[in-house]
Amino acid sequence: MELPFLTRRIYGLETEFGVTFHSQGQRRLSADEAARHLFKDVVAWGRSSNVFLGNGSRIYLDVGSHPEYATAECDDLTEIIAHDRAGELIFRRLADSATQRLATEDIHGELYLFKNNTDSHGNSYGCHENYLIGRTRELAPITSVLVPFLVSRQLICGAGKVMPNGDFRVSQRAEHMWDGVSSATTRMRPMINTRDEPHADPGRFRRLHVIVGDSNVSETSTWLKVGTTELVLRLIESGRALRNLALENPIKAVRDLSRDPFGRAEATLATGRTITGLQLQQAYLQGALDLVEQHGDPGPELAAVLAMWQRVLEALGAKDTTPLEADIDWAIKLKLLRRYADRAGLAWSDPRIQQLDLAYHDIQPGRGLFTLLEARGSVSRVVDDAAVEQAAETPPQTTRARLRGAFVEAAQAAGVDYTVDWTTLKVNEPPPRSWRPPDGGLLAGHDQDELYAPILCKDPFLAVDERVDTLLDRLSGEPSGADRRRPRP
Ligand SMILES: Nc1ncnc2c1ncn2[C@@H]1O[C@H](COP(=O)(O)OP(=O)(O)OP(=O)(O)O)[C@@H](O)[C@H]1O
Ligand SMILES: [Mg+2]
Repeated sequence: MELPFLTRRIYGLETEFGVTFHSQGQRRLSADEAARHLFKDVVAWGRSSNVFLGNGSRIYLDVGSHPEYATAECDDLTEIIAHDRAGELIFRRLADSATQRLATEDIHGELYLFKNNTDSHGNSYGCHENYLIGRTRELAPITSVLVPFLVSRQLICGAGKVMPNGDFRVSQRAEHMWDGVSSATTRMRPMINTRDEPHADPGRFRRLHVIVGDSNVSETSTWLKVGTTELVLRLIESGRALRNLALENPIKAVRDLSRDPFGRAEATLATGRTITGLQLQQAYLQGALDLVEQHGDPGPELAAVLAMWQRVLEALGAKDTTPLEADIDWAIKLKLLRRYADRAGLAWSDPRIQQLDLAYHDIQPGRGLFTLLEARGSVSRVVDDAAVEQAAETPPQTTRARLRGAFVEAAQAAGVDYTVDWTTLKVNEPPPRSWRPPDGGLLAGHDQDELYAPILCKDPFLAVDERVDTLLDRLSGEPSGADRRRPRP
């Protein structure tokens, strides 16, 4: 029986980082300057501060903004975690290199990278999630079911935040959301951005762009964030009749629900009735459980997501954070800060608590508080260091990213000028002389332009493509014998 939902989906995570350069507690460079130093190796390698790497990802710095890492297209939950963390590893290496280079210029200090969502000036930056969905589906029915889920999802994967007055919030992003669903990212800050940019065949696919989520440092929190959203997307795609949970005011609701970690805060439904954050989550969990009961085993990974989702909601219902303290960012952080505040006798409004809150998100091993917990084995993991290191070098092997990664490596090795984006691979130069016959003439029968025609990869699931193989052969300077004798039509 054909299942009504996608059983294989493309995921991509984009993470913006906060950056500072400090020396003995003093800011030595502006954030802008620090970011530019961070990107010097990138610019030297790719001649731009917006490049695609050999692991299929995109790393970039827009003027005046936060450095961003966008993972390659993954089609597996564990893999997206490895690639998300590979972004941290790549930025850490860049930070080490920048710090050393600056020291040779007599600028001594440490470059800090924070995987969080707010800075001390009240700015917010994002973690954007991308999910591939079919084009045949209308967007409005999808977003109307998704929004109440996303509004309450913070309870199971928020990054947590201590406000200057000492109040605790479950989510960092909640108070920076200004719209439910819209096509304008920056101005309106919607929870779901509907800009139609599928980075794929627009006749077949859409890319759902979710921008309400916090950046997570806990692998398990990211896993739960993407995994539960996958389950809800399947629920929507299955066409099951769902209870109407549309909210009267999603923006008010996302802020209100952020105030109580146990999900007791209430939101008003469009019908006028009220519902708690926990009840909202329970309704979606129940929908996912029913879906699995009807359609059978969703595979070991989604079954594990479902089990953890259930376990987390049970803990919230019991008002007990203990079972969450190795898995869920806000609960891990809360425990850490509580212990520190109690030991040092600090009020929650003490600026030192804010500093510790920030230090939780510092991605430098041995310095960032989360990294210390991780090194001690006090928090759960989804992947190991070896998988993260591999993801920093190697693209996912089952998506289009494999082609992009191989192309970038080959074009770099060949030293040719090239252009690449999510869908296109293109060499911008005429073929080097080495590819011409010894007499210096043109390859018999070859159209020179065709040798380097842009290759459009419109299907993100396609990891093997003969056109790319041919291009890679040419770039390696070793055209096959068949190629020399028998030019392509
Ligand atoms: N067809 C697709 N479906 C789902 N995700 C995709 C698809 N194609 C690419 N992605 C993912 O979408 C993300 C795109 O990142 P990028 O930062 O370029 O996003 P953008 O929203 O287009 O641009 P910007 O951040 O500049 O506004 C990547 O993580 C990538 O893996
Ligand atoms: Mg982006």
